[in-house]
Amino acid sequence: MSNANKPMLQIKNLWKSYGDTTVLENLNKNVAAGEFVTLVGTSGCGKSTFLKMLLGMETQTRGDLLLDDQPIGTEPDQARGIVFQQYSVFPHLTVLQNVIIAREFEKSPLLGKLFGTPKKALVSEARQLLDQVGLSAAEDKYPHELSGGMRQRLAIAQALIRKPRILLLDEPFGALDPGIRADMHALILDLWREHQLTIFMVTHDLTEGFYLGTRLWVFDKVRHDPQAPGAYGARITYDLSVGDMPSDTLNQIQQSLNPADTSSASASGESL
Ligand SMILES: Nc1ncnc2c1ncn2[C@@H]1O[C@H](COP(=O)(O)OP(=O)(O)OP(=O)(O)O)[C@@H](O)[C@H]1O
Repeated sequence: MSNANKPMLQIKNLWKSYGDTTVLENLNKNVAAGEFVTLVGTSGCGKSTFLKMLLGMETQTRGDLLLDDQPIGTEPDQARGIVFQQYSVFPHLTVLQNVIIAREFEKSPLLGKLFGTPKKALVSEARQLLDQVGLSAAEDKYPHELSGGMRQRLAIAQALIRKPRILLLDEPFGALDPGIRADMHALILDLWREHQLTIFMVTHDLTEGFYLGTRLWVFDKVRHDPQAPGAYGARITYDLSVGDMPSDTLNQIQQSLNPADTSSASASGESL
C-alpha cells in the first residue's frame, strides 16, 4: 500500500474494560485523513470512552489504536494534533484572551504567557479565527455575556487555535436551539473543509450525524448475558457512508438505539 493510501488511523481488535465490565469489544476500522465520522449509540455504550482513547486519556485493554502507524500513547503529545473540544473558558478573561490562552499554555506551559512578536502573531491569528467563527464583534466580551451558541463558537475557536489534525467533539450542539444548531452545523462544515480536519463527533441526533458526517458509526451492544451483564461490550454495528442510508436501514438503526420506541423513524429523522 502506498503512503498516500494509508489510513491515518487504524483501529485493530480494540477492547476496553473497566474492571469486570467490558465497554467496547473488538472494534476494527480504518479512517482516512479528512473524514468526518459521526458516532451514535445508546447512552453508556462507550462513545465517549472511545474518544478518550483517541485522545490518550484512556488506555485500551486489548488491541491497537494507531495514528500514522504509531500507537497513541498516554502522554499528551501536541504533535499528534488531536484536540478535544470542550467548553472550558476562564470567566475573568475576554473572548479574545480566552482564545489566546488556549495556545499560550501549549507553547509556554510553565508561564502560560508569550511576549513580543510571537504574542502579536498569536493575537492576529486569534482574531482571524474569531472572524471565522463569527465572534469578531464579541472579542472584548466576557463569557457570562455570551449566548449558548456564542459560547460554543468560542469553544470551537479555542480548539482550532491549537491547529488540530483530528478534532474530537462530544455532543457539542445538544443544548442549543434548533435554529442555532443549524447555524453551528454550517459553521462546523465550513471549518472542517477550510482547516482540512479529520473529525470524530458524538451525537444523540441521528439526522445530525447523517447530515454532518461523511461516515456514520452506530455503537451497539449485540450480545447480552443476563447472568453476567458486564461480560459483553458494544461493537460498531453499522458503518455507513453518506448516501448509503435506505429508509429501512434508518428504521433498524433507530430501533437498535431506542428499542422501546415501536414507531418508525421518519425520513426527516428524530432525536435519539
Ligand atoms: N473511568 C471509568 N471507570 C469505570 N467505568 C467507566 C469509566 N468511564 C466510563 N465508564 C463506564 O463505561 C461505560 C461507557 O461510558 P461512556 O461515557 O463512554 O458512554 P457514552 O456512550 O458516551 O454515554 P452517553 O451517551 O450517555 O454520554 C458506562 O457504563 C460508564 O459508566
